[in-house]
Amino acid sequence: MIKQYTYNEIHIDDIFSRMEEKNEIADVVAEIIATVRKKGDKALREYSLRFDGADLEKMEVSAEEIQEAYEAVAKEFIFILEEAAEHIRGYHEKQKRTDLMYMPRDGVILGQKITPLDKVGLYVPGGTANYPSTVLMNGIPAKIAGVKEVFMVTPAKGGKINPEVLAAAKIAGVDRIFKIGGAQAIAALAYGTETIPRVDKIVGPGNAFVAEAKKQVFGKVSIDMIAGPSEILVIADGQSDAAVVAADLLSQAEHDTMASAVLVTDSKALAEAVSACLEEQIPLLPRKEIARKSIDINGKIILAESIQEAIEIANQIAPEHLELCVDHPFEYLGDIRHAGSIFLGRYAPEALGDYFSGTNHTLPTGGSARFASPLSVDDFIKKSSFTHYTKDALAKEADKINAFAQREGLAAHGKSAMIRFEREAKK
Ligand SMILES: NC(=O)c1ccc[n+]([C@@H]2O[C@H](COP(=O)([O-])OP(=O)(O)OC[C@H]3O[C@@H](n4cnc5c(N)ncnc54)[C@H](O)[C@@H]3O)[C@@H](O)[C@H]2O)c1
Ligand SMILES: N[C@H](CO)Cc1c[nH]c[nH+]1
Ligand SMILES: [Zn+2]
Repeated sequence: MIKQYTYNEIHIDDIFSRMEEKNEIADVVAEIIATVRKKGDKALREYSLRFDGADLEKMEVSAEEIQEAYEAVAKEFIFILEEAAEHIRGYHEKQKRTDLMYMPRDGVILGQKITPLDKVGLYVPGGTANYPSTVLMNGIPAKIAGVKEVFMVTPAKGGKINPEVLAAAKIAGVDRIFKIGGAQAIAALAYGTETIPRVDKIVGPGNAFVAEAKKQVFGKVSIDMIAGPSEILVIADGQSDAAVVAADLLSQAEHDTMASAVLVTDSKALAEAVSACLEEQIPLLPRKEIARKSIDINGKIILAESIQEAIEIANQIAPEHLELCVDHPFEYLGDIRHAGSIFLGRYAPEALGDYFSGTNHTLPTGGSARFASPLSVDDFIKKSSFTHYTKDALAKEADKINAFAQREGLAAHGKSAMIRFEREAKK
């Protein structure tokens, strides 16, 4: 049964109490990473057999296998994948940045140059479910950013990757695909093996082993974020349909026993009705055991005095997904400060963002929406600044650079600004 609280009773930190570190996982992962570094492909083969039942002779998926998979997927689903890809491309195209250049003072040019990353690794989870949507969400922004080589890794249960995942990779434009998952795949992308190329950045969600491995290789490579279990927070007023709100909560609860679904409402009647609807709907779900556990462990209903107070609560929780089921939702948008992705109005279920609207579904979790953003084209680029001075412009500022350098006791810095003029004076 979902638990009910008032704002005074709720401890915001309890919402994410599940995020505590698990030392056993850290130790297992450290061992896997060290073994992959030492034994390369041999370790990857051993772990794939142990964890995925995959006896891999070849780790890379061939172009023929990809084409076969694409043709094996029902045409209707290929059309849906292509339409989703088009929406995701449309949204992410708008995120593209351009170089900037300007003249702040006479003879001075300053600028910022954008360069896509050279090599990126996409982790696509494949332990308990298949995620073609995650392939599109990670692959498309990378390609829009201009990443030259996009590699994908995913566990191949019994040696085979789900055809829909391969079809999505073809649509997203992934360059090479490897049948490796878990912490061993992250280690391989970070350090390289005989078969798997070392990359500059690893992106994509995964289970606790994958998340821990990303944490441990960070520094050697860049990573996007540590995505934890899915979360949804629905703010709903008394006019909301309880069955709809319950269905939206369950859309994320079904992901994982550790997923969290929270309703914040100013209506006691809605709270009671949603509670009852959850009990009706859970037994009907194919993943009812997962959803049941998730609701029992992390499901909560919080009673607020008003929708404005509900927004204050949501800002403190900083959920991955926030639904605002009220009339005139745009009136509240400015007040929402901390949420990964915001769904506005009575006809914007969170599942739109998971699959089809075009926004990205790789989002900050565990309260990290306070400081982090959804995966975007920005994750696949880097910036360099540039500077040009004419002789006259340097002449005007060299003394001041020298004075600054003297204060810091760094004489060579000062000299480098002055020397050009000293040499010319001697001529
Ligand atoms: N945030 C998002 O955008 C998003 C999208 C899709 C999925 N997800 C989440 O990703 C997760 C996927 O998890 P999954 O398990 O299905 O797939 P996964 O691919 O992340 O993990 C499977 C791998 O875990 C490793 N593993 C399993 N048990 C192990 C053990 N005892 N010791 C060492 N390694 C072990 C194996 O190598 C296996 O290949 C779920 O939590 C799901 O909710 C998140
Ligand atoms: N809701 C997940 C992120 O929390 C993403 C996803 C993939 N497929 C369905 N949903
Ligand atoms: Zn989802």
